[in-house]
Amino acid sequence: MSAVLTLDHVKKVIGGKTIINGLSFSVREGEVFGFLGPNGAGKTTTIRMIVGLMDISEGDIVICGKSIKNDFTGAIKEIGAIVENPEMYKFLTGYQNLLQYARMHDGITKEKIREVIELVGLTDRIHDKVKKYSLGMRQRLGLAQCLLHDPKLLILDEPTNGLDPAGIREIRDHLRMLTRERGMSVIVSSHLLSEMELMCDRIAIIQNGELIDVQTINEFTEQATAAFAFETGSLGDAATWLKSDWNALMMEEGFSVEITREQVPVLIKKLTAEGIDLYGVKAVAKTLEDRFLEVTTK
Ligand SMILES: Nc1ncnc2c1ncn2[C@@H]1O[C@H](COP(=O)(O)OP(=O)(O)OP(=O)(O)O)[C@@H](O)[C@H]1O
Repeated sequence: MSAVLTLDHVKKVIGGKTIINGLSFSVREGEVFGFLGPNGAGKTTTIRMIVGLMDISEGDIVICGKSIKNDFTGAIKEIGAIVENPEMYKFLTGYQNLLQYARMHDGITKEKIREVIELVGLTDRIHDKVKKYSLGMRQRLGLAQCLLHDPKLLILDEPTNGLDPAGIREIRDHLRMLTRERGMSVIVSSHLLSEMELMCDRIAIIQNGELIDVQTINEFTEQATAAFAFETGSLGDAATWLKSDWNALMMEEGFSVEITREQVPVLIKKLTAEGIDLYGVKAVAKTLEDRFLEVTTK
């Protein structure tokens, strides 16, 4: 799969302070790429550089083979972005908003407008005034606007911000459809880790302006140490060695430990040898959030 976007040792210095330091990664065709990091990590700054709202101090950003330094107009043409909440005229209808946008940009036909409306599922409500739209519908209208010029890469800063679960699902389904059926690539930034887990193919974690890790969602969660919950009868003295040797966390009906799968039978044998009743062992799935905290608090 070819790269739609490449950041090559990107550095941003503001007022003598290095905000982004040697950031390099690529986004492939047809993937949803998540951009994750604690507050102040540099996500917004990076996105602002990608969409051309801020210049780069060092390094380069290449979009569909075009360098943002050498061919700014060519590179930016390939991008559709919602960086802050999409600004819409609330007293106009959704359709009038899109028409207004189309008038300001060359080559957008009425047929294209119809196509994007259908794509984001707003056909039935497109002639309602935007002030009557739910937040989710406004986001979808924003998405429609971004899609009018057929971008190869869509950049959405916190796309599910303020949406209810149904709205989040709507946006997620639409992004999936755009990548799977249209081969578009999407970059999303979010604080909602569980949401990123459902939405993204790969995730980059940044902290203090540096890249910590880029991996697929599966790689991320698999790498997290597994945890197992043991449901037992009274532990008696065993609680002491479980805590000291296995770093076990005591719970109401047993304990939990962070061990590999191979260590599970070893521990079961030990418990049985000590005459402890064992009612069940359950693997506790690690979430992206666990992994994120593991990585960023190292
Ligand atoms: N114009 C600026 N002048 C000085 N410092 C800045 C400027 N813009 C950003 N910063 C600093 O750069 C760092 C990264 O900010 P940025 O907004 O990119 O982080 P973020 O990851 O998007 O954070 P959040 O999740 O809180 O939005 C922060 O420490 C911020 O204070």
